[in-house]
Amino acid sequence: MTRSHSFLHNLIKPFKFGSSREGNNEEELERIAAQEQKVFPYETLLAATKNFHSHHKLGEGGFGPVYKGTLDDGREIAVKKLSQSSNQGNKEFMNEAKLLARVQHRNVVNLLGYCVHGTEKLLVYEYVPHESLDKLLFKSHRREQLDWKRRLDIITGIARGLLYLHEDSHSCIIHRDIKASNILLDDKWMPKIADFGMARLFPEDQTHVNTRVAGTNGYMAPEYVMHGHLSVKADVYSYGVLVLELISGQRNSMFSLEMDAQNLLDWSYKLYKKGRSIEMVDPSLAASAVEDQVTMCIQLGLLCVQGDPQLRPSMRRVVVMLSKKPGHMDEPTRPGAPGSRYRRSRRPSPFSTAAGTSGADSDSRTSDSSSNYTATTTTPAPSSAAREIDSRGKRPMHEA
Ligand SMILES: Nc1ncnc2c1ncn2[C@@H]1O[C@H](COP(=O)(O)OP(=O)(O)OP(=O)(O)O)[C@@H](O)[C@H]1O
Repeated sequence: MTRSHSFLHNLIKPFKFGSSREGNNEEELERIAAQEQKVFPYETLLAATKNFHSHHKLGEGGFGPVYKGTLDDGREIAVKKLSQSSNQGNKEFMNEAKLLARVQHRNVVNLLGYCVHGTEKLLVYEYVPHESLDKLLFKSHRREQLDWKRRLDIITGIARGLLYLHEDSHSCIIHRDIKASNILLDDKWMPKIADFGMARLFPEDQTHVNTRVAGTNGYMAPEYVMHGHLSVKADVYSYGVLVLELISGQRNSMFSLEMDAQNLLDWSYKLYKKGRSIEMVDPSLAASAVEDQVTMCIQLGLLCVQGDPQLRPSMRRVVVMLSKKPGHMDEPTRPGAPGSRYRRSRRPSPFSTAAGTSGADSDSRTSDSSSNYTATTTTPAPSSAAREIDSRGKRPMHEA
């Protein structure tokens, strides 16, 4: 018996119910012990961040400040101190954090664990050494570091991470805030989706789950902004915006109006319809861009931002499209933008095939299955949440 095994054995002894159940108990304790490793003592985090010293502060997001730390064993961590606004009790928070700590994917920032200290709640993430995507993509002097190959790898990596969150993790996780600043790049430029599961840690009143809006201006799907209708297709929309930003090097939310279009999506769509998509490509990609890959990605981005959520592909379908050589793809319909009118197309979803790679079926997983999106949408008065946007461009998570 190894030392750790005998230690475990001693722990088990007092709980023995009988020799036949010993195996099960041992397994159970091992499971509990493994889970408990997800709990970080507050003192460990204080030591790792030098008492949350300002020199260790990486930044501050909508959920609170983030600090860099180093554990005794040399591992680097990022500690997010959650602001007090969560109405979740400690026990519920710990349960959710434990669940989220089981989410493991190479394109998702790993949550290593959590800590509850009095009224403070903290999340401990793996530290991702490069910066967030927005700091490279939207800075003219740094954008060149992102050549086409890197951008395509980022487009593909985010798609895989989202597919995992939507379909392959223990439960469907809708991110709700996919945007360039929530994509971290590691030292090999691999993209990692940050801030997943915040909706679970900041739960909403279950009876109103369908009427609350959170997210960032410029990335939010119209049906979510206008009606608070949330499904995986809201993430697909945000992903599409991000793809078009990666190709053009322009922020959707700060789009130059000189372009004879209302926003980046509108501009991309107009150029696409004229067969001049290539004109939207970031000039700094001139030397590295592979034309048929770029045009395929523009079409893919436009498919993802379509006004009708049912027409948007699922992330599984996106991953399949990215893994194939550019070939036939469906024609995107007009992009949706908050406040825009759209009519649900009468034609069947282009991705609902007999093979089951669906657009309108399995991938329409929604946080509220009772409320299916209904036929025609005209422009309603924007909800109060839609009108209320804070200085960070974020919408509050309260009732619309
Ligand atoms: N795991 C991590 N590794 C390295 N840096 C991180 C990590 N998590 C967050 N950061 C950095 O900490 C800062 C704050 O991040 P945070 O996710 O809280 O907010 P944000 O994305 O800037 O804003 P928002 O809350 O609106 O999404 C950012 O600069 C981000 O790059």
